[in-house]
Amino acid sequence: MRVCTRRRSQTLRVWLVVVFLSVHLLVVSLVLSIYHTSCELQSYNDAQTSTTAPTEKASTTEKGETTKAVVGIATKEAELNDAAGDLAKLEALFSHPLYNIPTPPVPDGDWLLKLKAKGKEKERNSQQWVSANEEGYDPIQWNTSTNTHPPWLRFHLGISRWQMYQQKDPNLSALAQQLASHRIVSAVQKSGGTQLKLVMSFPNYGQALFKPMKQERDEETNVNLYYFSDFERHNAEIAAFHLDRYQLSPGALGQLTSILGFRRMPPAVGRLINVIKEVKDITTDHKLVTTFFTSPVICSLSLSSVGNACFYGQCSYYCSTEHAICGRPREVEGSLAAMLPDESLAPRRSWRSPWRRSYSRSKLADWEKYSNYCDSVKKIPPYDRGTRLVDLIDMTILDFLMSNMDRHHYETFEKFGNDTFLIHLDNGRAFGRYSKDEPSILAPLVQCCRIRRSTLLRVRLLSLAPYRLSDVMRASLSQDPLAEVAPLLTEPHLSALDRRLETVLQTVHECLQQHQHHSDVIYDDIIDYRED
Ligand SMILES: Nc1ncnc2c1ncn2[C@@H]1O[C@H](COP(=O)(O)OP(=O)(O)OP(=O)(O)O)[C@@H](O)[C@H]1O
Ligand SMILES: [Mn+2]
Repeated sequence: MRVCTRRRSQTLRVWLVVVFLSVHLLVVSLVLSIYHTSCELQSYNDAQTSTTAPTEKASTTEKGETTKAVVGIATKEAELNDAAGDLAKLEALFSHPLYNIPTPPVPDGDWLLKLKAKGKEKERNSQQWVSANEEGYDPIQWNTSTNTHPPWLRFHLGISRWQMYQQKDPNLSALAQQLASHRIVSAVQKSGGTQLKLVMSFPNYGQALFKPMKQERDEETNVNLYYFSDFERHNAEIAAFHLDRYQLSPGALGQLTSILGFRRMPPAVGRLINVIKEVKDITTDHKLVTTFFTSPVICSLSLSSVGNACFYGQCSYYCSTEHAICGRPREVEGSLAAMLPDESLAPRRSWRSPWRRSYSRSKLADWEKYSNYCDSVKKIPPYDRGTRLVDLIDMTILDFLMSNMDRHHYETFEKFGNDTFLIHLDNGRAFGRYSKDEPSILAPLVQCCRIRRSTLLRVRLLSLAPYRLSDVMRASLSQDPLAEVAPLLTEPHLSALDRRLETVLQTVHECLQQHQHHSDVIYDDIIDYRED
């Protein structure tokens, strides 16, 4: 009888344990499902796998697992072959004579900056120029000799009248590597502009402009959002730089050449930033510190793990708790663009674009109202002579390809007056939409029917299968450090580039048909190179 009672109570205890465990599991799964949408537990690598290998998700049975593995290996192999093919295309593109047009040496007065040797007295006292030794920064070792200069200084000293850097500039690989990996010693908010961005400083006194990730790469801009309230995208800054130019690391290709061949943008690379260690802990920006918080997201089964680290800063658009920038849990993706020389050394002039959009919700801009608008622009300096108009049309083509509607202004270096390249700064609102093209961006080309020969030839080349724009951009972007996390541009964005390139060619074709002489449309800027 006693044995029987003991057995019954034992069974009861086992039952109780089972019931307790089931209830516990039920509660945990309920909590997790509630937090599923907001929890940023998913690592960046998981995100990449889930977008790049949909075939792997399909099978669940044991047999299916083997199929999955085989399919997975086959997919990986195919991807590797494709990647090798794309890289070969990129190499072929840059071996093409169009990307090797000899340029005359830069005259002395056409460099933006020149190091001036300090007085003999100073030199005798010290071989170093500046002996500042601020906390966290390296002692300055450079002097007038180029090989003592850090990459950022070489970049500054390499800016000339017609381009931001030379066609095959070996320094840019080093600069890109430093942007991507150098220790960050300071991070403060950048004033000017509408959305949050930080100026980050490195131990060798180099600086970069950081724009954080604000939305997922495959998210299209809401069609009802005005272009001036669209989010800035970190991947757009990086992809724009690649479109304007190419290549980060000293790999097989080793040298820098631009895809469109412009070289009018400061180098930008992707990087994962630890918002605590690389922003909050080191910033001297007290206002920025007050905007940090920990999100309530629950990311582990213990229910006790802390949430994601977030901040929102102070700016006129999207600097609020509703639009916080959050790590996962600490690291956030972002773009780092090399800072241009300080304006006190190299002042810049800001120009209002004649094709600026009407920033009014009810009024049309003049270029939208008058079909002969370009004729009047052509009469106004600086568009009445030199290359300003075709340079603006180059920028138009770049913007149309990446669907950037935000080019209200552009800048030039004051030193060079009107005869200089246009700096393609601020591309954060590009690559917002892939399913739709924005024909109005091409208005300057459509209305003026003018294009540089070198640009037209490159655009034509990029439309041919062996050099296809989407393939060379895919290959180029795969060199960026953030490509390890996820491709910088999704496939629909890459396809959109090809589609838009065709539109550019079609527009030029129509212009040529409308004009009696090709020279009315094509501005011949290539003396040594002719089409075969
Ligand atoms: N790489 C850089 N080096 C130096 N200054 C820069 C750099 N990039 C941008 N700037 C300057 O910072 C200012 C703000 O940058 P940016 O235009 O990217 O911000 P924004 O918030 O997108 O501005 P807006 O909202 O007006 O379009 C610009 O006026 C520009 O002069
Ligand atoms: Mn902007």
